[in-house]
Amino acid sequence: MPSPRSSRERRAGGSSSGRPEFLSLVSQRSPIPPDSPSRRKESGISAAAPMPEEDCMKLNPSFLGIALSSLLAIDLWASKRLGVCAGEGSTWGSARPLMKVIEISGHGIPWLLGTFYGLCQSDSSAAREVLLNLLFALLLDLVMVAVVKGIVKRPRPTHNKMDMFVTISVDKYSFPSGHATRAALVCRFVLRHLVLAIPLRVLMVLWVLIVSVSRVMLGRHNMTDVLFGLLLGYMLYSVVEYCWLSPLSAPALFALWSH
Ligand SMILES: CC(C)=CCC/C(C)=C/CC/C(C)=C/COP(=O)(O)O
Repeated sequence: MPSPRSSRERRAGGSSSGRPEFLSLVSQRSPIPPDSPSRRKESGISAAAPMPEEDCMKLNPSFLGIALSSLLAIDLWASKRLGVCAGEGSTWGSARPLMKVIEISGHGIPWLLGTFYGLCQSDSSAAREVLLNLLFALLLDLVMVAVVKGIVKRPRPTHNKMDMFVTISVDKYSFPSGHATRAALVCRFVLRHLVLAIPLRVLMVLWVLIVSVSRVMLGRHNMTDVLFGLLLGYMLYSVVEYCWLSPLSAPALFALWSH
């Protein structure tokens, strides 16, 4: 059975140097045979570990790879330019306190505590059902964001000052924005389950936009973190709707809250 090395040699036209185009370049420039021990020593490649072919692939990055790297480079550059409230000394540094108030309006703690308080205070079963599902939505959002942050591990922008109100360990990572997922999820939830006048509905959508933009202005996130966060929050609402908790589907849970 031919070894991987000998089959590579055959593919390279009987030569032992790997790809023929490299062989022609090497043999034109140097009198030392390309596969000689001295050449291996020079290039730091050991005789026991021939260069894997996957490494050659890196010389020909795919169109998708180039497009993605360009997108990420634009994202980093534009996000840095938009981070005008990233520090007190930044261009719009004086607006930083306002941005931090907006940050707290989308933080997990006030939303969780507020929903829990409402649940304890509600005396109608319809209100309890909505609030229990909102609580489930907020917890699901926290878990999903933590999982994605833990997998992707994208660091926060270098210009971010880590002075956020209560964070958990994965919040050192920036992808996706937890504020953006929560804002999109809560907005879809509220628009669907609360009977609100048109101005309040518009205000709700505006709040999502303001929270999202403020994440980049504060330097907390790159734009792609926020865009993906919005998309994730939007999709998570569909999961909540699909798993909707009702007195019929989760009687034990509702029994806990009935006074
Ligand atoms: C029940 C429980 C574990 C509550 C934790 C609530 C909490 C500390 C949430 C973190 C919210 C936060 C700072 C998210 C980060 O948002 P980004 O937009 O900066 O990703």
